[in-house]
Amino acid sequence: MDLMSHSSSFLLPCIPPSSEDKKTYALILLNQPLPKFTPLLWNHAKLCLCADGGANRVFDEMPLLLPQQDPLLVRNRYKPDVIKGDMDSIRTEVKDFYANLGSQIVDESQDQDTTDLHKCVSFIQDANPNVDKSDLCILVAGALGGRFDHEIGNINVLCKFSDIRIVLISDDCLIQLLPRTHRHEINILSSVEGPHCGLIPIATASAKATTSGLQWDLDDTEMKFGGLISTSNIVREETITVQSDSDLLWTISIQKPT
Ligand SMILES: Nc1ncnc2c1ncn2[C@@H]1O[C@H](COP(=O)(O)OP(=O)(O)OP(=O)(O)O)[C@@H](O)[C@H]1O
Ligand SMILES: Cc1ncc(C[n+]2csc(CCO)c2C)c(N)n1
Repeated sequence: MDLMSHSSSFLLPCIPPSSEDKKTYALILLNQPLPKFTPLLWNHAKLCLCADGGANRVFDEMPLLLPQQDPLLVRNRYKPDVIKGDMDSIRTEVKDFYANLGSQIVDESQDQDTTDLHKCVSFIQDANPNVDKSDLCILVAGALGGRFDHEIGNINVLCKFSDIRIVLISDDCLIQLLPRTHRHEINILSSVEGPHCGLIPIATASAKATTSGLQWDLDDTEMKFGGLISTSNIVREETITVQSDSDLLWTISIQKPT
């Protein structure tokens, strides 16, 4: 079984130039308060998309995250490449502002069966046919901490696109899928993430998993809702390994800036 390596180096101001971290990042901004480190994520991303009302957040909140700078200059600099969704939340002045700056506006109001996040992930997939999927990593800002139906819809996108690396990010934590098709090695950047973490079975009745590097490791241990799931676990080593017979969600806390 192949090994898949993970590192949250996108949370660092400069991504170390080691070959492991040579990923092509894309950023999707959702209609939720922007995490404080959004400018940093944006600087790492080759492509920035707003999911519908996410454009209002960029327009309203990016200047607040960079209070020393002129709001208009900030708005001009942090221009989304694409705004896509069913366009029922973006304000007209915001749509006009970014359309005038050259953002591509993709109105998919006819599709009321997939979420705006799903529509944005599809766009990135279609826009990068030549990028090896293992080199692509989609960062999703504002995916957690809001309406529960939206949060679960956002996690469902991880399951729908299980062959693409997608990381859901809030100010407090990140979540990603660990597909059962691979063994996983998670390199912990202890200056920016942890120690609290969790491993949660998803889209399965139960999962048997084996881990190393955690305070409460699993040893071919069964996890299921209604039984044991690994919440409030603690990272103990720099490298965590995970293997499971079913897909798992990995979540780890993000440290607050001091
Ligand atoms: N409260 C929230 N919590 C988590 N994610 C959210 C929340 N609100 C929006 N999102 C995410 O941002 C995307 C765009 O949000 P937007 O409000 O434009 O969607 P929407 O389709 O108008 O939602 P709805 O009509 O259900 O309110 C959503 O697809 C979802 O992924
Ligand atoms: C069974 C079922 N439940 C809810 C919706 C509604 N819905 C799901 S995604 C979406 C678009 C949001 O931008 C909307 C309106 C549906 N179509 N089918």
